[in-house]
Amino acid sequence: MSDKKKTILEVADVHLKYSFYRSQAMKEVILQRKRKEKKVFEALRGISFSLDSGMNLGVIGSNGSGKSTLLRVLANTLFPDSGTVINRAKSVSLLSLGVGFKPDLTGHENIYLNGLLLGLSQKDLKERMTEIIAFSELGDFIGNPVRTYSSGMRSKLAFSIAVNVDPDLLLIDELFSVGDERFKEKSRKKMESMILDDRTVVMVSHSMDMIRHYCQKVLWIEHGIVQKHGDPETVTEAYLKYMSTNNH
Ligand SMILES: Nc1ncnc2c1ncn2[C@@H]1O[C@H](COP(=O)(O)OP(=O)(O)OP(=O)(O)O)[C@@H](O)[C@H]1O
Repeated sequence: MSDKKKTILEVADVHLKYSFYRSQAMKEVILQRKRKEKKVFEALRGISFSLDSGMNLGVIGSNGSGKSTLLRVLANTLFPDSGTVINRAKSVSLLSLGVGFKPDLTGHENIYLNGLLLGLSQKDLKERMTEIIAFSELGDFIGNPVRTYSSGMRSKLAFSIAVNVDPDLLLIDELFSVGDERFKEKSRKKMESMILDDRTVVMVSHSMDMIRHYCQKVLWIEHGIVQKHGDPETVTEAYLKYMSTNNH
């Protein structure tokens, strides 16, 4: 029980800026002129919160408010410019479309690579490989390069890896079901059982029903700034009220 009360995530004053050129063409023009005109966009502007082990945190906010960026920071695939993230989870997995596959490697090789990146030992990977392949339903395609997969096949593979590594911190970026109807139902059930067990979950969603149903805490961010953090009813109500007005 005492383990359940442990604070698994401590995020303090996190700032993150993206810097980019307006377009490839613009980049070339700028380089030709030898002028550096990079654009900078501050996506996270002082995010702070903490989360106890075993809790489900919902992250809400309008399009472009910084939710996916925050998840990627928690997953350690993006690094803040300032602030600190203390993550005490032993294994973290980010469930999101477009997670990194190496297109020239086979499905099998990509499972191996992603498994290692997600912190699985070679022994764990060996044990889970059969399960991951079976769950993905890719059959013999698992031996083909990922670049030859359809987008549905890629999603199935990504989903199967993310759920079968059994992470103690699961990050979900608005992805509750993938693939065809049958796989959708299977992945929805698997997802639900993972959310409802005692693992820690951070989920981004635009569905307030989903957030209220699964989360004990909600973080609302807008323009990269925390607007409210607290119980689902209060925070979702404030967010819906904000969204129903036009002054933002
Ligand atoms: N690679 C990038 N380069 C430059 N700007 C980026 C990049 N990725 C995201 N942004 C900007 O950062 C802001 C936050 O993006 P993010 O994807 O985190 O938003 P979000 O809240 O997840 O949005 P949505 O609900 O639409 O998925 C947006 O304004 C977006 O344009």
